[in-house]
Amino acid sequence: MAQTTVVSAPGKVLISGGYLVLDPKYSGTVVSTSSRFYTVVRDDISTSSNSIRVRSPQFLDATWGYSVSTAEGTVAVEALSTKYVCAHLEPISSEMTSTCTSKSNNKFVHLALQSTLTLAAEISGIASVGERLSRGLDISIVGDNDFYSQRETLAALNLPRTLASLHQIPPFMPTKGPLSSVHKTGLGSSAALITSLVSALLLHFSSIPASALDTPKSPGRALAHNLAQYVHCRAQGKVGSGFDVAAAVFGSHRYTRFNPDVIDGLMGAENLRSQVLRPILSPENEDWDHVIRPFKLPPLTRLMLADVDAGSDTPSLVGKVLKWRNSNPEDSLALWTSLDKLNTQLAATLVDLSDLHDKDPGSYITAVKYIASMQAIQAIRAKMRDMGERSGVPIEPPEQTQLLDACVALAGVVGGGVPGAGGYDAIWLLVCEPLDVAPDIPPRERVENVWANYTALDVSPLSVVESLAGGVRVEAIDSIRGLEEATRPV
Ligand SMILES: Nc1ncnc2c1ncn2[C@@H]1O[C@H](COP(=O)(O)OP(=O)(O)OP(=O)(O)O)[C@@H](O)[C@H]1O
Ligand SMILES: C[C@@](O)(CCOP(=O)(O)O)CC(=O)O
Repeated sequence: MAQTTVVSAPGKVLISGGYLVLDPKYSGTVVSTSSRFYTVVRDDISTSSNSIRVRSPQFLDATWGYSVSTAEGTVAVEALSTKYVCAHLEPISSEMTSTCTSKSNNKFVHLALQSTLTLAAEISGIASVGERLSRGLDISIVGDNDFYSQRETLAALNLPRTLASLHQIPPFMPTKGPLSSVHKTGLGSSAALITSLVSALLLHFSSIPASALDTPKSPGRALAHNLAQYVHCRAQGKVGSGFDVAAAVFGSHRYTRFNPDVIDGLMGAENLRSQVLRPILSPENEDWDHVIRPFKLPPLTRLMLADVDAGSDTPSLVGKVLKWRNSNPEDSLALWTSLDKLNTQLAATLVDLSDLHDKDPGSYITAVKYIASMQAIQAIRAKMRDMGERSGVPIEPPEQTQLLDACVALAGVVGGGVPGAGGYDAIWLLVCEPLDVAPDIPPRERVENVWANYTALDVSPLSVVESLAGGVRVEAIDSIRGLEEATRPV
């Protein structure tokens, strides 16, 4: 019987621990977002047997075709030619003629398919994979609007850059351009994409139990994590800390990275067909020594994110900071030690606030009205600026400092900073959401007013908030507004 598997995974915001989290001696605090990536896997006879069509309908020319061979007892996923994709697989909607120039391949998608089907064959047998593929697969991938700047859409709708305006934009809005030219907002699109894709495939091929993603911890979720980390690192050609994939899999948490040696043997392998993945990626492999500790933002606070239209190249920033660290061991150790202490203090304070709410909601609600700017957040900003100045990297450049200071000065703004590697990409704020603030203006509205009228930088809000829904999960396609329509095969 034809089967459809739908899986989503959240984006991420690293609110503290940027750079330090690359070293397993330190931890970072990552918040998973309400904005999610969705993968829909459909048995689809319109694609020929043993072929897979992958579509990203939010982009032009974003259809990729793959043939799968299991003839030699191993799985081989080959990218089909652009010509074949355009002639046989590119969905051409009735009102448009084909201008198909689909790129012949998508490295991230290709590697996810090859690795997951190889693992599926190791777990369930090559015959099982072949049987599942006998009808062909149609895979569609969409991301919530916040992953991509909506500035142009708001302008076209003549709407102001406010949270209310963002809610007027239809879900899964087409970007009207190719993937290569989209303006991302830094929520970890590739990590969320890879996590939802490999998890959906593991479920579709029955490599993990259907219930594997029903609980925050399970061997199936752990396997999906390890596989997603490997695929993401290999596709990116580098091993970052992995906090973004960990947030996509587990949701908000305090993260300590895994030792990159665990996938060392896989990263350089030329012949992906002959790889034996299961022993290395198995959740029973204790070399996966990452640590996931519970964390969530306190009740009656709200994460607010702004997309600052300047953009930064994270790998370049990371390279410069690590070069400074290696060239200044004593200086950097002192700074990282003090920064880590503040990072840990911030996380502990936020967790304590959640515990306070659980113990005495009434008192907590009153307290929220009077929370002063949490000094640790400000001190962390100062240390991150210091690290940037010492390493010659614009971690919190003056323009971002000016914007953040303008926001933190507002009543009800607990604090904020530059997420992750920093730079000019974005800022985050933690804002009180008191139940009743009349006759005052709610803090969220104060921030929106500053952002809407800010001229020194081009600041646009994202609608995203923290998600307490946890990490990757199975979805019912009809329960997600617009998903069935956005991913329906043309
Ligand atoms: N919506 C999508 N559909 C298909 N492939 C995608 C999509 N988004 C990203 N990819 C794949 O992932 C690769 C890396 O994407 P991207 O540069 O957005 O990752 P990223 O740096 O993690 O993004 P972010 O800045 O949001 O964290 C792209 O080159 C493409 O191959
Ligand atoms: C700088 C770093 O610690 C965080 C990067 O975060 P972001 O991609 O800027 O959100 C790199 C990493 O952890 O992989």
